Amino acid sequence: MTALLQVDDLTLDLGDTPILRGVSLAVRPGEALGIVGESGSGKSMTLRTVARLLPDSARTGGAVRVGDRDVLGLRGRELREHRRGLGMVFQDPRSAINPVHTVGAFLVERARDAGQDTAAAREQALTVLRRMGMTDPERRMRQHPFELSGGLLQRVMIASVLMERPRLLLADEPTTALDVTTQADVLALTDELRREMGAALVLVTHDLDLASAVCDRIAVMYGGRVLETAPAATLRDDAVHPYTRALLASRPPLDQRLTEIPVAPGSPVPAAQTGPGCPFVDRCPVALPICGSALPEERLVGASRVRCHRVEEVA
Ligand SMILES: Nc1ncnc2c1ncn2[C@@H]1O[C@H](COP(=O)(O)OP(=O)(O)OP(=O)(O)O)[C@@H](O)[C@H]1O
Repeated sequence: MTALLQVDDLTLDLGDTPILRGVSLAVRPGEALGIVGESGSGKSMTLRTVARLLPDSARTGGAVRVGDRDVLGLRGRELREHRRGLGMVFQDPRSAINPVHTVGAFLVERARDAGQDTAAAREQALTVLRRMGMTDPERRMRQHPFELSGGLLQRVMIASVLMERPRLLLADEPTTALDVTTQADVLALTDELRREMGAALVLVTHDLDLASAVCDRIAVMYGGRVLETAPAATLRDDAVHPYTRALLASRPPLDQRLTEIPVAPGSPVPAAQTGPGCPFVDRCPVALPICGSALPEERLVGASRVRCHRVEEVA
């Protein structure tokens, strides 16, 4: 099937600083792709490039297509239409919701923007809130954002985005601010609803388990590059890249999920500090001299696409 989102050899520089290097991804209609990696690997910037929400100093190369739109070349009205067709959810719902209006007013206005009359918008808002696991949605609709917990407010945000029936949902750490059990609940409900609506999802998270729970495929990023892409189950059980394996091995126990635990000795490097070879070379337990001097080609190993010189030995 043709991809809904196709990213080919994307590069991004902010001023003189390289941020993304040769990122390629594809998402089919209705599919969920997780982008996973440590802080600074370029996950958010990849998502922001797809939405064209970049600082003025940004320079891009390669190609990003959503449907038949060439995203990197869009201007003016076409760019606004492109953004309107996307559903975007970020980590902090309080920054995206007007604090002076009630939850109901916020939701009804969003649905009216999408062309519904007030009564239908209200009905739909109640239905979607219920589906997002909220009890007594009538009462919630009368409340103001400050009266809701972070978890409830994020459910409201996600409901508002889904009510606009986007083809593509872009979610950047949407549940990171919530407690662990709420995270899994909110993501599972979001996933169920968006699948019914046929919306594709790109989920950015540092949490591999959370991504595997809802995503069909996962791309692992490091230093501005994608090092491995695989179906979620393959990645969990048969990860190939030494970085993916380090990520898997370092997963904290459930009750310590909110603590940062180092993945491998050393700390992650941004694209700006990587050399010509594999960005993971300095932390990789099986690196050879060639790993520092030449970028490995992407190779297909089983169901995984992997960039690693040692792919035969490690697979
Ligand atoms: N406005 C900016 N100007 C310059 N560099 C930036 C800017 N925003 C982000 N960066 C840099 O771009 C790189 C990629 O950042 P990005 O936010 O995409 O990482 P991430 O993988 O999403 O990590 P995190 O989980 O911490 O958000 C980082 O090195 C970051 O410091």
